[in-house]
Amino acid sequence: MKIGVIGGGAWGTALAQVAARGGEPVLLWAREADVVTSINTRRENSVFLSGVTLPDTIRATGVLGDLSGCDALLVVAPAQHVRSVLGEIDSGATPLVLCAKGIEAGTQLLVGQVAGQVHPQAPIAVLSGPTFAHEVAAGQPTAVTLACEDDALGTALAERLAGPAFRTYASNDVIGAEIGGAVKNVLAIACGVVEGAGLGQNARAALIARGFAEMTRFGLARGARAETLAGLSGLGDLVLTCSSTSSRNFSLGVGLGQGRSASEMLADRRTVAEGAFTAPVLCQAASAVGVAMPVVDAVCALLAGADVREVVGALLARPLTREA
Ligand SMILES: NC(=O)c1ccc[n+]([C@@H]2O[C@H](COP(=O)([O-])OP(=O)(O)OC[C@H]3O[C@@H](n4cnc5c(N)ncnc54)[C@H](O)[C@@H]3O)[C@@H](O)[C@H]2O)c1
Ligand SMILES: O=P(O)(O)OC[C@H](O)CO
Repeated sequence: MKIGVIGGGAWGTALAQVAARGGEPVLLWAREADVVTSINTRRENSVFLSGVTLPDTIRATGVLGDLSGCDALLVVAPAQHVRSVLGEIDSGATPLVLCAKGIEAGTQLLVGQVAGQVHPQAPIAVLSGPTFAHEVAAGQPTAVTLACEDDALGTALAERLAGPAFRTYASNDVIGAEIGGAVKNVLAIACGVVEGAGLGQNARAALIARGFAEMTRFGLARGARAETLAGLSGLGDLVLTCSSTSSRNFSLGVGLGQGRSASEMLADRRTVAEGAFTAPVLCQAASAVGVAMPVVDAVCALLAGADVREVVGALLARPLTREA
Protein backbone atom coordinates (compact mmCIF):
# COMPACT_ATOMS: atom_id res chain seq x y z
CA MET A 1 0.00 0.00 0.00
CA LYS A 2 1.78 3.18 -1.17
CA ILE A 3 1.10 5.99 1.27
CA GLY A 4 0.88 9.68 0.42
CA VAL A 5 0.81 12.39 3.07
CA ILE A 6 -1.01 15.70 2.65
CA GLY A 7 0.59 18.26 4.96
CA GLY A 8 4.24 18.83 5.81
CA GLY A 9 3.85 20.09 9.37
CA ALA A 10 5.31 18.26 12.37
CA TRP A 11 2.63 15.57 12.40
CA GLY A 12 2.55 14.95 8.64
CA THR A 13 6.33 14.57 8.69
CA ALA A 14 6.32 12.20 11.68
CA LEU A 15 3.58 10.11 10.05
CA ALA A 16 5.53 9.97 6.78
CA GLN A 17 8.39 8.55 8.83
CA VAL A 18 6.02 6.00 10.42
CA ALA A 19 4.76 4.94 6.98
CA ALA A 20 8.30 4.70 5.60
CA ARG A 21 9.64 2.57 8.45
CA GLY A 22 9.45 -0.71 6.54
CA GLY A 23 11.43 0.72 3.62
CA GLU A 24 8.40 1.60 1.47
CA PRO A 25 8.46 4.86 -0.53
CA VAL A 26 6.28 7.66 0.86
CA LEU A 27 5.33 10.87 -0.95
CA LEU A 28 4.66 13.94 1.18
CA TRP A 29 2.96 17.09 -0.09
CA ALA A 30 3.99 20.28 1.69
CA ARG A 31 2.53 23.71 1.09
CA GLU A 32 5.78 25.53 1.79
CA ALA A 33 8.57 25.42 -0.81
CA ASP A 34 11.20 25.65 1.96
CA VAL A 35 9.80 22.47 3.54
CA VAL A 36 9.96 20.60 0.21
CA THR A 37 13.54 21.74 -0.36
CA SER A 38 14.59 20.98 3.20
CA ILE A 39 13.23 17.41 3.07
CA ASN A 40 14.55 16.59 -0.41
CA THR A 41 18.00 18.12 -0.01
CA ARG A 42 18.79 17.88 3.71
CA ARG A 43 16.60 14.89 4.74
CA GLU A 44 15.07 17.05 7.48
CA ASN A 45 11.95 19.20 7.89
CA SER A 46 13.88 22.05 9.45
CA VAL A 47 10.76 24.25 9.58
CA PHE A 48 8.32 22.05 11.53
CA LEU A 49 10.28 19.03 12.85
CA SER A 50 13.90 20.03 13.10
CA GLY A 51 16.53 17.62 14.37
CA VAL A 52 14.88 14.50 12.92
CA THR A 53 16.72 12.75 10.07
CA LEU A 54 14.28 11.39 7.50
CA PRO A 55 14.94 8.31 5.35
CA ASP A 56 15.68 8.61 1.62
CA THR A 57 12.41 6.80 0.92
CA ILE A 58 10.41 9.94 1.87
CA ARG A 59 10.16 12.34 -1.05
CA ALA A 60 8.51 15.73 -0.73
CA THR A 61 6.55 17.54 -3.44
CA GLY A 62 4.79 20.87 -3.74
CA VAL A 63 2.40 19.47 -6.37
CA LEU A 64 -0.75 17.85 -4.98
CA GLY A 65 -1.41 16.03 -8.27
CA ASP A 66 1.77 13.97 -7.71
CA LEU A 67 -0.14 12.05 -4.99
CA SER A 68 -2.60 10.60 -7.48
CA GLY A 69 -0.77 7.23 -7.72
CA CYS A 70 -0.97 6.55 -3.98
CA ASP A 71 -3.11 3.74 -2.51
CA ALA A 72 -4.09 5.74 0.60
CA LEU A 73 -3.66 9.37 1.65
CA LEU A 74 -3.02 10.59 5.19
CA VAL A 75 -4.66 14.02 5.47
CA VAL A 76 -2.63 16.09 7.95
CA ALA A 77 -3.44 19.69 7.01
CA PRO A 78 -4.89 21.77 9.88
CA ALA A 79 -8.63 21.21 10.29
CA GLN A 80 -9.70 24.60 8.92
CA HIS A 81 -7.76 23.98 5.68
CA VAL A 82 -8.78 20.37 4.99
CA ARG A 83 -11.66 21.37 2.67
CA SER A 84 -9.58 23.70 0.52
CA VAL A 85 -6.61 21.34 0.25
CA LEU A 86 -8.75 18.29 -0.58
CA GLY A 87 -10.65 20.39 -3.11
CA GLU A 88 -7.42 20.76 -5.09
CA ILE A 89 -6.79 17.04 -5.52
CA ASP A 90 -8.58 14.56 -7.77
CA SER A 91 -8.03 11.40 -5.73
CA GLY A 92 -11.25 9.62 -6.73
CA ALA A 93 -11.93 6.59 -4.53
CA THR A 94 -8.51 6.55 -2.81
CA PRO A 95 -9.00 6.01 0.95
CA LEU A 96 -8.49 9.17 3.02
CA VAL A 97 -7.14 8.85 6.57
CA LEU A 98 -7.90 12.05 8.49
CA CYS A 99 -5.21 12.90 11.04
CA ALA A 100 -6.14 16.51 11.86
CA LYS A 101 -8.06 17.29 15.04
CA GLY A 102 -10.78 19.89 14.83
CA ILE A 103 -14.26 20.99 13.80
CA GLU A 104 -14.77 23.12 10.70
CA ALA A 105 -15.91 26.69 11.34
CA GLY A 106 -19.20 27.54 9.66
CA THR A 107 -20.36 23.96 9.02
CA GLN A 108 -19.64 22.45 12.48
CA LEU A 109 -18.50 19.32 10.63
CA LEU A 110 -15.73 17.01 11.81
CA VAL A 111 -12.85 16.76 9.34
CA GLY A 112 -13.84 13.25 8.25
CA GLN A 113 -17.28 14.58 7.35
CA VAL A 114 -15.67 17.45 5.42
CA ALA A 115 -13.54 14.94 3.49
CA GLY A 116 -16.65 12.87 2.77
CA GLN A 117 -18.36 15.92 1.29
CA VAL A 118 -15.41 16.83 -0.92
CA HIS A 119 -14.70 13.24 -2.04
CA PRO A 120 -17.95 11.28 -1.75
CA GLN A 121 -16.40 8.19 -3.41
CA ALA A 122 -13.52 7.95 -0.94
CA PRO A 123 -13.62 5.58 2.05
CA ILE A 124 -12.91 7.63 5.19
CA ALA A 125 -10.73 6.62 8.14
CA VAL A 126 -9.44 8.54 11.16
CA LEU A 127 -6.10 8.21 12.95
CA SER A 128 -6.07 9.85 16.38
CA GLY A 129 -4.61 9.44 19.85
CA PRO A 130 -2.00 10.74 22.29
CA THR A 131 0.80 11.48 19.84
CA PHE A 132 3.34 14.25 20.20
CA ALA A 133 5.04 14.29 16.79
CA HIS A 134 8.57 14.62 18.19
CA GLU A 135 8.13 11.48 20.34
CA VAL A 136 6.74 9.46 17.43
CA ALA A 137 9.61 10.67 15.25
CA ALA A 138 12.08 9.58 17.94
CA GLY A 139 10.57 6.08 17.87
CA GLN A 140 9.18 6.31 21.40
CA PRO A 141 6.29 3.93 22.20
CA THR A 142 2.95 5.33 21.02
CA ALA A 143 -0.57 3.91 20.59
CA VAL A 144 -3.36 5.30 18.42
CA THR A 145 -6.94 4.59 17.37
CA LEU A 146 -7.44 3.85 13.66
CA ALA A 147 -11.15 4.15 12.99
CA CYS A 148 -12.92 3.16 9.77
CA GLU A 149 -16.48 2.02 9.11
CA ASP A 150 -15.15 -0.56 6.66
CA ASP A 151 -13.56 -3.10 9.03
CA ALA A 152 -11.43 -4.76 6.34
CA LEU A 153 -9.96 -1.46 5.16
CA GLY A 154 -9.50 -0.27 8.76
CA THR A 155 -7.58 -3.42 9.62
CA ALA A 156 -5.44 -3.13 6.48
CA LEU A 157 -4.57 0.50 7.30
CA ALA A 158 -3.91 -0.34 10.96
CA GLU A 159 -1.53 -3.13 9.90
CA ARG A 160 0.17 -0.97 7.26
CA LEU A 161 0.93 1.84 9.70
CA ALA A 162 1.78 -0.24 12.79
CA GLY A 163 5.44 -0.62 13.76
CA PRO A 164 7.50 -1.94 16.65
CA ALA A 165 6.86 1.22 18.69
CA PHE A 166 3.71 2.45 16.93
CA ARG A 167 0.68 0.42 18.01
CA THR A 168 -2.58 0.87 16.14
CA TYR A 169 -5.93 -0.16 17.62
CA ALA A 170 -8.69 -0.64 15.03
CA SER A 171 -12.19 0.75 15.65
CA ASN A 172 -15.25 1.46 13.53
CA ASP A 173 -16.33 4.52 15.55
CA VAL A 174 -15.09 7.27 13.22
CA ILE A 175 -17.12 10.03 14.87
CA GLY A 176 -15.99 9.04 18.36
CA ALA A 177 -12.33 9.01 17.34
CA GLU A 178 -12.67 12.49 15.85
CA ILE A 179 -14.61 14.09 18.67
CA GLY A 180 -12.06 13.11 21.31
CA GLY A 181 -9.22 14.77 19.40
CA ALA A 182 -11.17 17.92 18.59
CA VAL A 183 -12.53 18.52 22.10
CA LYS A 184 -9.33 17.71 24.02
CA ASN A 185 -7.51 20.55 22.26
CA VAL A 186 -9.93 23.05 23.79
CA LEU A 187 -9.71 21.45 27.23
CA ALA A 188 -5.89 21.52 27.01
CA ILE A 189 -6.10 25.31 26.70
CA ALA A 190 -8.17 25.36 29.92
CA CYS A 191 -5.55 23.26 31.74
CA GLY A 192 -2.81 25.56 30.48
CA VAL A 193 -4.70 28.51 31.94
CA VAL A 194 -4.74 26.75 35.31
CA GLU A 195 -0.96 26.35 35.06
CA GLY A 196 -0.33 29.91 33.86
CA ALA A 197 -2.54 31.46 36.53
CA GLY A 198 -1.05 29.26 39.27
CA LEU A 199 -4.39 27.75 40.25
CA GLY A 200 -2.91 24.45 41.42
CA GLN A 201 -2.95 20.76 40.58
CA ASN A 202 -6.33 20.06 42.20
CA ALA A 203 -7.87 22.48 39.73
CA ARG A 204 -6.15 20.82 36.78
CA ALA A 205 -7.36 17.35 37.80
CA ALA A 206 -10.88 18.71 38.28
CA LEU A 207 -10.78 20.28 34.82
CA ILE A 208 -9.61 17.03 33.21
CA ALA A 209 -12.44 15.09 34.90
CA ARG A 210 -15.17 17.68 34.28
CA GLY A 211 -13.80 18.31 30.79
CA PHE A 212 -14.05 14.60 30.06
CA ALA A 213 -17.70 14.73 31.24
CA GLU A 214 -18.28 17.54 28.70
CA MET A 215 -16.51 15.58 25.94
CA THR A 216 -18.67 12.55 26.72
CA ARG A 217 -21.96 14.50 26.76
CA PHE A 218 -21.15 16.19 23.46
CA GLY A 219 -19.78 13.02 21.87
CA LEU A 220 -22.84 10.96 22.75
CA ALA A 221 -25.10 13.70 21.36
CA ARG A 222 -23.16 13.62 18.07
CA GLY A 223 -23.26 9.82 17.75
CA ALA A 224 -19.94 8.78 19.34
CA ARG A 225 -19.61 5.65 21.47
CA ALA A 226 -18.70 6.05 25.15
CA GLU A 227 -15.92 3.45 25.00
CA THR A 228 -14.18 5.34 22.17
CA LEU A 229 -14.28 8.56 24.18
CA ALA A 230 -12.75 6.69 27.14
CA GLY A 231 -10.01 5.29 24.88
CA LEU A 232 -6.79 6.52 23.28
CA SER A 233 -8.35 9.18 21.04
CA GLY A 234 -10.44 10.66 23.88
CA LEU A 235 -9.32 10.31 27.47
CA GLY A 236 -5.81 9.19 26.45
CA ASP A 237 -5.16 12.30 24.37
CA LEU A 238 -6.91 14.52 26.93
CA VAL A 239 -4.54 13.39 29.69
CA LEU A 240 -1.49 13.90 27.44
CA THR A 241 -2.30 17.40 26.25
CA CYS A 242 -3.64 18.62 29.58
CA SER A 243 -0.40 17.89 31.36
CA SER A 244 2.49 18.95 29.14
CA THR A 245 4.00 22.15 27.84
CA SER A 246 4.94 20.12 24.73
CA SER A 247 1.31 20.73 23.75
CA ARG A 248 0.79 23.91 21.70
CA ASN A 249 -2.75 24.15 23.05
CA PHE A 250 -1.65 23.79 26.67
CA SER A 251 1.09 26.39 26.09
CA LEU A 252 -1.40 28.82 24.58
CA GLY A 253 -3.47 28.38 27.74
CA VAL A 254 -0.43 29.05 29.94
CA GLY A 255 -0.02 32.39 28.17
CA LEU A 256 -3.70 33.23 28.62
CA GLY A 257 -3.42 32.35 32.30
CA GLN A 258 -0.49 34.75 32.58
CA GLY A 259 -2.66 37.53 31.16
CA ARG A 260 -1.38 37.57 27.57
CA SER A 261 -3.85 38.07 24.73
CA ALA A 262 -4.74 35.20 22.39
CA SER A 263 -4.56 37.33 19.26
CA GLU A 264 -1.07 38.50 20.19
CA MET A 265 0.10 34.93 20.78
CA LEU A 266 -1.51 33.54 17.62
CA ALA A 267 -0.28 36.31 15.31
CA ASP A 268 2.53 35.32 12.97
CA ARG A 269 3.03 31.82 14.38
CA ARG A 270 3.72 29.08 11.82
CA THR A 271 2.60 26.20 14.02
CA VAL A 272 -1.04 25.49 14.76
CA ALA A 273 -2.93 25.48 18.09
CA GLU A 274 -6.14 23.87 16.81
CA GLY A 275 -8.08 24.44 20.04
CA ALA A 276 -8.17 28.20 19.45
CA PHE A 277 -10.12 27.62 16.21
CA THR A 278 -12.20 24.71 17.48
CA ALA A 279 -13.37 26.45 20.69
CA PRO A 280 -15.87 28.93 19.19
CA VAL A 281 -17.23 26.30 16.77
CA LEU A 282 -17.55 23.79 19.59
CA CYS A 283 -19.54 26.30 21.68
CA GLN A 284 -21.99 26.69 18.79
CA ALA A 285 -22.09 22.96 18.02
CA ALA A 286 -22.77 22.10 21.69
CA SER A 287 -25.53 24.65 21.88
CA ALA A 288 -27.03 23.23 18.64
CA VAL A 289 -27.40 19.80 20.28
CA GLY A 290 -28.45 21.21 23.68
CA VAL A 291 -25.31 20.11 25.55
CA ALA A 292 -23.83 22.21 28.36
CA MET A 293 -20.03 22.67 28.12
CA PRO A 294 -19.12 25.27 30.75
CA VAL A 295 -15.36 24.65 30.57
CA VAL A 296 -15.42 25.04 26.79
CA ASP A 297 -17.51 28.22 27.17
CA ALA A 298 -14.91 29.56 29.61
CA VAL A 299 -12.12 28.91 27.10
CA CYS A 300 -14.11 30.78 24.44
CA ALA A 301 -14.48 33.76 26.79
CA LEU A 302 -10.75 33.77 27.58
CA LEU A 303 -9.79 33.55 23.90
CA ALA A 304 -12.05 36.56 23.29
CA GLY A 305 -10.16 38.54 25.94
CA ALA A 306 -12.13 38.03 29.18
CA ASP A 307 -10.31 38.40 32.49
CA VAL A 308 -8.96 35.10 33.90
CA ARG A 309 -10.02 35.71 37.52
CA GLU A 310 -13.54 36.71 36.46
CA VAL A 311 -13.96 33.67 34.21
CA VAL A 312 -12.65 31.26 36.86
CA GLY A 313 -14.83 32.94 39.52
CA ALA A 314 -17.92 32.57 37.33
CA LEU A 315 -17.14 28.87 36.66
CA LEU A 316 -16.85 28.17 40.38
CA ALA A 317 -19.96 30.19 41.27
CA ARG A 318 -22.33 28.14 39.09
CA PRO A 319 -25.14 26.46 41.04
CA LEU A 320 -24.09 23.16 42.62
CA THR A 321 -25.18 20.12 40.65
CA ARG A 322 -24.98 16.32 40.65
CA GLU A 323 -21.82 14.71 39.28
CA ALA A 324 -23.48 12.47 36.67
N1 LIG B 1 2.12 18.07 16.06
C1 LIG B 1 1.60 17.04 16.70
O1 LIG B 1 2.21 16.51 17.63
C2 LIG B 1 0.25 16.51 16.28
C3 LIG B 1 -0.12 15.25 16.71
C4 LIG B 1 -1.36 14.74 16.36
C5 LIG B 1 -2.20 15.50 15.57
N2 LIG B 1 -1.82 16.72 15.16
C6 LIG B 1 -2.76 17.44 14.30
O2 LIG B 1 -2.25 17.47 12.98
C7 LIG B 1 -2.72 18.64 12.30
C8 LIG B 1 -1.53 19.33 11.68
O3 LIG B 1 -0.71 19.80 12.73
P1 LIG B 1 0.88 19.84 12.66
O4 LIG B 1 1.36 19.80 14.05
O5 LIG B 1 1.42 18.87 11.69
O6 LIG B 1 1.13 21.31 12.04
P2 LIG B 1 2.34 22.29 12.37
O7 LIG B 1 1.91 23.24 13.43
O8 LIG B 1 3.59 21.55 12.58
O9 LIG B 1 2.48 23.08 11.01
C9 LIG B 1 1.48 23.93 10.51
C10 LIG B 1 0.88 23.29 9.29
O10 LIG B 1 -0.20 24.10 8.84
C11 LIG B 1 -0.14 24.17 7.44
N3 LIG B 1 -0.86 25.35 6.94
C12 LIG B 1 -0.76 26.62 7.38
N4 LIG B 1 -1.58 27.41 6.65
C13 LIG B 1 -2.20 26.61 5.75
C14 LIG B 1 -3.14 26.82 4.71
N5 LIG B 1 -3.61 28.03 4.44
N6 LIG B 1 -3.55 25.74 4.00
C15 LIG B 1 -3.08 24.51 4.26
N7 LIG B 1 -2.19 24.25 5.22
C16 LIG B 1 -1.75 25.28 5.94
C17 LIG B 1 1.34 24.24 7.16
O11 LIG B 1 1.61 23.93 5.81
C18 LIG B 1 1.85 23.17 8.12
O12 LIG B 1 1.74 21.90 7.54
C19 LIG B 1 -3.47 19.46 13.35
O13 LIG B 1 -4.84 19.21 13.23
C20 LIG B 1 -2.97 18.90 14.67
O14 LIG B 1 -3.93 19.03 15.71
C21 LIG B 1 -0.62 17.24 15.48
O1 LIG C 1 0.54 20.24 20.51
P1 LIG C 1 -0.94 19.99 20.47
O2 LIG C 1 -1.67 20.60 21.62
O3 LIG C 1 -1.51 20.34 19.14
O4 LIG C 1 -1.14 18.41 20.65
C1 LIG C 1 -0.55 17.53 19.73
C2 LIG C 1 -1.30 16.22 19.67
O5 LIG C 1 -2.64 16.43 19.32
C3 LIG C 1 -1.19 15.41 20.92
O6 LIG C 1 -1.85 14.19 20.76
